[in-house]
Amino acid sequence: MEEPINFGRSLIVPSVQELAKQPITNIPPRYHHVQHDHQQRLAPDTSTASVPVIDLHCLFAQASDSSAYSFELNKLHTASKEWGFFQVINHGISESLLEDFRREILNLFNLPKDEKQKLWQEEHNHEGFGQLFVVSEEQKLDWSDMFYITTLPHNLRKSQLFKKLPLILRDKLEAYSLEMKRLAHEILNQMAKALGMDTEEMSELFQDGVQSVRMNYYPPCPQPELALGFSPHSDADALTILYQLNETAGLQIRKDGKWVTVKPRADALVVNIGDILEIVSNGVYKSVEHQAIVNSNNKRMSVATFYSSNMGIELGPARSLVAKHNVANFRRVPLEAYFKEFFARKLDGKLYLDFMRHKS
Ligand SMILES: O=C(O)CCC(=O)C(=O)O
Ligand SMILES: [Fe+2]
Repeated sequence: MEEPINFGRSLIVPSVQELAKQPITNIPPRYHHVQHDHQQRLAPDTSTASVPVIDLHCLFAQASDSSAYSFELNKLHTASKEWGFFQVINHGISESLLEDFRREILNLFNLPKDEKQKLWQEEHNHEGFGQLFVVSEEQKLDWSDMFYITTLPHNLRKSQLFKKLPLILRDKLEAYSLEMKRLAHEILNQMAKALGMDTEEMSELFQDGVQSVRMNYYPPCPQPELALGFSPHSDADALTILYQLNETAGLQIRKDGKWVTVKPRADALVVNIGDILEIVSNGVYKSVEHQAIVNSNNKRMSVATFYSSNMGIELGPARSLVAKHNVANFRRVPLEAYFKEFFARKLDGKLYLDFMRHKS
């Protein structure tokens, strides 16, 4: 049997959910983000620009020569180039699955402390409860807890960890993972068409792709102006599908030098381009920096599903696009090496993607 995947480790840190239960008015200095020089808070966005909304029904069910289809495909293409983010409606994921999964995630974070302890990260592996990308004791921490697990393909899943999850959650997570994989494939296929990329090449790259799920819990914070729920980063995967579990806003994306807040919409999922897709698209689609802010009144919860290419591939710009563009803008590296390097670093904006860029 193949070994379950182990991309790396992260230092074990205290639970923010527990910390936030205490009657504190000042947060510990380890959560003060203000001194981040090059990641200063950008001025809040005052324009009315909002993340594009794509109606997937138009893409999946309309004839590809209809004008409704071309219009929506063009919207998808522009959003992927200019925003790196969009919301999808009519995505076809059943409401009852979304609701059941939401409830089970809430139950997971509400488990008694000692039950959660059994699901905590271990020193040698970062899957489970905790924080990711913590590489030093001096590093600033985020005002959040998360639960992270590799879900697909099955042979890469850490079954000891999965088996420790409550039975109903396991069931829902399994169903949700498969639905997210299907949705990711459908969106990638449309993107291949929009990019003028060989659709066969796209499906080969993503056949049996690696998927992981990250459940995020952001407790209310007594000093939200000093803290960050999730430091600015771009995602390392190809396509992230984010399900916001409640109506509390917090996700912000970087657009034209400003942070634009994504307003949660009950009928939508948020989709964003990750570094792998920026590379595969030869730089046409953008993996955009984003962050999560916190507030003093309400907790916020979300679940991000990260979909990447098949572990066996060499990561690089799609050959059909290099032929079309006459230039390759990124290096080629084995996907496994790419991930190992990614998880060994502190999250730092888009620095890692720059490291993959061809320097001419
Ligand atoms: O909670 C959010 O809105 C952001 C989550 C996120 O960016 C991630 O999990 O990579
Ligand atoms: Fe992210």
